[in-house]
Amino acid sequence: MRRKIVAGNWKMHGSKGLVRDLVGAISGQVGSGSLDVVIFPPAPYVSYVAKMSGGAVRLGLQNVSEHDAGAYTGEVSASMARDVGCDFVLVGHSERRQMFAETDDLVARKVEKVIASGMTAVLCVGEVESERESGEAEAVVERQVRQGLADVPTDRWGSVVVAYEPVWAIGTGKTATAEDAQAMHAAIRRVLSEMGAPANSISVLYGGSVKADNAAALFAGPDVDGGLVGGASLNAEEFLSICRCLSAGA
Ligand SMILES: O=C(CO)COP(=O)(O)O
Repeated sequence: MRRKIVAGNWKMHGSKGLVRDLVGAISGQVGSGSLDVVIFPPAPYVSYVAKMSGGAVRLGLQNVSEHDAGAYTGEVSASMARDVGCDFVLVGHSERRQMFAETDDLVARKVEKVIASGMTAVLCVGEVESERESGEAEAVVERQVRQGLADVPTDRWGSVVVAYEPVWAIGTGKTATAEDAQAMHAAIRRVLSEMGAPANSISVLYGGSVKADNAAALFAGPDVDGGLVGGASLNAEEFLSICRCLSAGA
């Protein structure tokens, strides 16, 4: 059975006040059953989210360094993330690929560090609009999956989650159709299987303008195991509604 996951990527938003209000509001409502709820707050708030949630949600970082330790001012290592209670790390989010010039090669090195530190790497993949329009979407995503996960040890596939986030759908209010999302998720699973991974046990999440009113349709695909939610994860009611769409369909 694949884990069902709803993850909230807060990006560079939040405050202690938001943690108190939002995590306080959702913690009593989640944390049981087969659904994993994961919060990716900005790094300084991880411990506070842990404290306020009382263990009801799982924690992740939005990024880590490809280095173990040393003179890398401003960076945070995978072992530090683990040390403060993270179980997950986003790797290769399109905002990091686009604004911080992260290549597939760098992404692969980060995936390796995350897994070696005992956490799950959530590899983010997705095409830009021109790539979808020119019919290259699947080839782009296939390359990102193959290169990003190239160095996963054969016995560590259980520490991998893939998030398909079409770049043109992020923060735009546009989403892939449920059919297109399902088709891409099935393609990702085929690639994972060709790579020798136990593809049927790897969760593949959809991200890109997931909201309470479209989540049920997007999550209906048999290869869609949950969502990676940006903007809507900053509102407790909206985020809880999205979580309910998945637990209702589980
Ligand atoms: O980038 C995302 C999650 O990682 C998606 O963001 P939005 O849900 O705001 O479109």
